[in-house]
Amino acid sequence: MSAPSQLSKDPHNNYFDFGAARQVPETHTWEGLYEHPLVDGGVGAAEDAVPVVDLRDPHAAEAVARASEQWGTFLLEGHGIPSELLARVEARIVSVFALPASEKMRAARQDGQSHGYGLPPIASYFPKTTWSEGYTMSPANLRAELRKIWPDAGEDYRHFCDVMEEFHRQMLAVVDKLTVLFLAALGVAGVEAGRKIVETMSETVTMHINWYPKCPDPKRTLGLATHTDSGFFTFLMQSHVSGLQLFRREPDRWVGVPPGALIVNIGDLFQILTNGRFRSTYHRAIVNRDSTRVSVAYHLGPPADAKVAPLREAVGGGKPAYRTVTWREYFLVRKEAFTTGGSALQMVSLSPGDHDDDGDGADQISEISS
Ligand SMILES: C=C1C[C@]23C[C@@]1(O)CC[C@H]2[C@@]12CCC[C@@](C)(C(=O)O1)[C@H]2[C@@H]3C(=O)O
Ligand SMILES: O=C(O)CCC(=O)C(=O)O
Ligand SMILES: [Fe+2]
Repeated sequence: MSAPSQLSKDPHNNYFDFGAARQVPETHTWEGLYEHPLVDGGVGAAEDAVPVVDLRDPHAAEAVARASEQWGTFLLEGHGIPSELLARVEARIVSVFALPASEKMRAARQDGQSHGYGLPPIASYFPKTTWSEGYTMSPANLRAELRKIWPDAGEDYRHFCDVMEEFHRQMLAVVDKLTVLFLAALGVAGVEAGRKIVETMSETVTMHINWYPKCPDPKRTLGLATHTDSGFFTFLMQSHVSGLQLFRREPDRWVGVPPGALIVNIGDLFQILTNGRFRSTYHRAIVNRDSTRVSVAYHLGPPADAKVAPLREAVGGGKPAYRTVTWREYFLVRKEAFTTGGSALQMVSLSPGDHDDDGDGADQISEISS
């Protein structure tokens, strides 16, 4: 392990050389990871099979509604993104993380910054470090951001930016289609409403790329800590190596998501917007001994200071279940939730306890609060 002292005093931000690690050190050892059984979400029993939505299906809106209510996650098919593009995205991501530490650390995320190379924001809420590296970037300032890594803007820089911008362009078309389905599922009328939402969300897109190196003792560590995404919804592209797990209740278990598909995760602000009808999902990433894994999370949400409240159509004749929040405010609530072992959604709930986010009265699942 090398910890170049000039780079950071934050233990979560020091460089750990995964390639040289022959074992998992104490800093990266997590307890209680296998308290709940693990089931296969691809070929498992019907109640464990992760729902699939095909955008070409004429009944896709109903499938979206069902999956968002019951799982908060689904596999998206018929999205039209060429697998060849996804392969190029993957190859370019691998090439960034393969750079020497000193080059990657030029883009290190600074305290409180939303963008940059290093562990994601939630990492700082945990006493242990995860077996991964990450890099958060927004398509809007991708080229400026990546100049920190490649100041000479050479070939690698151009290839990376070109492929990520192409991915972003194609993803926006998928966002458009899925937003129409979400609105139909919620009974929100009007093409105009949909267009406005998509326009606003497309300005705030954040891409977070994850790199999970091979691990000599994968059962002792975690790639990405258990969390819900906080925005409206996230698309997740994962390579052909599995690692994503969803937490499901009744009975408590981890469901392994089959590799290779585009995944959609409902986020906390969408749960608020839909008055609790669509649910965010706790998920985590594990690592493995034989293969390095990469993923790209494409996070969508409102502008940081836009007010998010339950939609009239979702509240109907009932009462709003959540108070109005902005994304910026919600980050602070979530930080407090992580430090107190509570649930951020409960903290913004207007009738706490009534509709706790996991449905069993317990605030958080084990390794979050340990
Ligand atoms: C838009 C965002 C969502 C995110 C925080 C961020 O500002 C940029 C990184 C995102 C990410 C990726 C890994 C998991 C996560 C919980 C984290 O710490 O950083 C998510 C954040 C989120 O959904 O809140
Ligand atoms: O790598 C994965 O499968 C999970 C990534 C994720 O959850 C995230 O970046 O928010
Ligand atoms: Fe996530």
